[in-house]
Amino acid sequence: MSALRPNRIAEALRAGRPQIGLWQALTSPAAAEICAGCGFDWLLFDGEHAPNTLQTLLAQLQAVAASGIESVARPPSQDRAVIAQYLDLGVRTLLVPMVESAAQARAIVAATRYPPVGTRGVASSTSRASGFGTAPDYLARAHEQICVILQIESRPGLDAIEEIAAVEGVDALFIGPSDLAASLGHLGDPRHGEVQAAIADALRRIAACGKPAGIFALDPEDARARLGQGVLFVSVGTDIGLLRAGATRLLAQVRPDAGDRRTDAVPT
Ligand SMILES: O=C(O)C(=O)C[C@H](O)[C@@H](O)CO
Repeated sequence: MSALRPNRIAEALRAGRPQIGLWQALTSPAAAEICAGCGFDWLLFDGEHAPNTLQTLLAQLQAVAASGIESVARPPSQDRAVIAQYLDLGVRTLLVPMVESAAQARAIVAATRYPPVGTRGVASSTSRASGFGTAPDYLARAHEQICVILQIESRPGLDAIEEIAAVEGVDALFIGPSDLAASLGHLGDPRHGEVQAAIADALRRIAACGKPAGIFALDPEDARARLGQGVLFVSVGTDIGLLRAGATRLLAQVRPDAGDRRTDAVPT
């Protein structure tokens, strides 16, 4: 149950402390509860590319609540109403996809704030976020615990980094290598030299704006490299990738000719 307490991700990013997390795409409360006990700083529940509903998102939030881990959620779009539903469920850190302008960034931040400064609908007495009405000052202080991380994952997004970073209420910018590769003409090849050069330039510019950066790392080596470059919010893998790799490795240990039938190039 979410009530008012400091957002450790936001605090850590402001203090320059790395935050390492795991991507949850199985939509499984049990998988989330298991991963929540593994020592990550955060788990992300993906509403864009995983078949999450509000009910499955709620079940995963509830499954990890006792662990104290910070939950991050990615809505399927920048839609104001969906962002409000996520926040009412108790999501306190949002990763919002495909941001390409300051105007979009302002609208997203506004969707996380109540009027008069924002556009978030008011339902504090029935929302899990307010402890179902038990946090009397929720309306006045909700914004203090909400962390807004915006995804830069297209050429227009790259072009708008400085204007997006300058928007008040934006806590970090997060690079999405897969979509960025597609936007740059290298669909399925986030390791392409042009994509990697664009990512390096984007990280440099985000740092120059004084904003924390995040990224979806392609593998543990990439994650270590990004952390070494000062990227603070790093996704180091996915629940699906872990399950597939672990199952494949286990079978190969028992049936040596099993081989690895994996078809994708990027084990995310
Ligand atoms: O573009 C990206 O890369 C991301 O935003 C992360 C992916 O969407 C994630 O689902 C892993 O494929």
